[in-house]
Amino acid sequence: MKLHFTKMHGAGNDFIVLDATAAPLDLSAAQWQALADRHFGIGADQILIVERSTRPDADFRYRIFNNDGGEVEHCGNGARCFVRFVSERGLTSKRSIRVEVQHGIITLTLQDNGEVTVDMGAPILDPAQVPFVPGALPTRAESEDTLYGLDINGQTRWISAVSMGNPHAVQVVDDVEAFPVREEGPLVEHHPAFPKRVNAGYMQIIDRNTIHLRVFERGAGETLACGTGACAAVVAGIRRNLLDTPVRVKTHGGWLTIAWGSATDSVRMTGPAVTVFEGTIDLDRLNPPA
Ligand SMILES: N[C@@H](CCC[C@H](N)C(=O)O)C(=O)O
Repeated sequence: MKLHFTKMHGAGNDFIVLDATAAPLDLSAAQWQALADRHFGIGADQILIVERSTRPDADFRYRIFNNDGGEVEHCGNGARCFVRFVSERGLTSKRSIRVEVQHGIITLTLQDNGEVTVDMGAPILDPAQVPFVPGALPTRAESEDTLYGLDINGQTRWISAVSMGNPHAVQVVDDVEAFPVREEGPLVEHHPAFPKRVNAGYMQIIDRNTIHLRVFERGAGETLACGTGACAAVVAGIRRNLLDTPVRVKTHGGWLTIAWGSATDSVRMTGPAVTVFEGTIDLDRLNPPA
């Protein structure tokens, strides 16, 4: 079976985008993984599937698979690429579209300068819904936020637990470039306090409107940028009274702008969405590693 694909990125977080608006596309976890493999397949952090929505209040539905083959709830950078994709392929002529994701509806707007703004919805701060189970670990109140102690190799890391539809554990660090994100990220991702695993974010506060951020993503490893991770970090920083909206977020792949008011307000994310190339791949020839 031959599959036409588009390769895109949002601030270096890269995607294979597949159009399933005409016919459903259901591959196995091993096939998603093989497509996303950087040596044996096309290579990507995530795969995005564009579908028609069955809801009357949504224009499209989209599904997201991490490069480990697992389906996830949300992807911020992917949402921006989604809009560019449906607009470039003529699937809609609207500048502002409503898209169904696993946890509800998000609104995406194509700006005149080519950037995309996503209304990501309100953050989820109730630990049970993140989901996060603090257990007997110590906690610390800081302004509106509760920081939870996480035991990582015998050391206590203080994290904010935020869901943007998908789970995030955010830490403030002094020097994000020097921090061992790739060594500690997997330990946070698989920490038993997070029953669905978690995306591990590390932010350095530059000033009240600027952070530098690295994210070790659940199911994908460290990526050049993580949109939901940027939203979660800014929410945590504002709640801790370390940041003021809007916040410019520098990632290894570029800049994102995040705006947020209060707990019931939607988080708004603006950033780039770029089409890199298109191609066709023969699924029967995919040769995943043993
Ligand atoms: N890169 C994404 C997040 C993709 C999903 C994430 N790895 C998860 O498992 O929740 C983004 O830009 O938000």
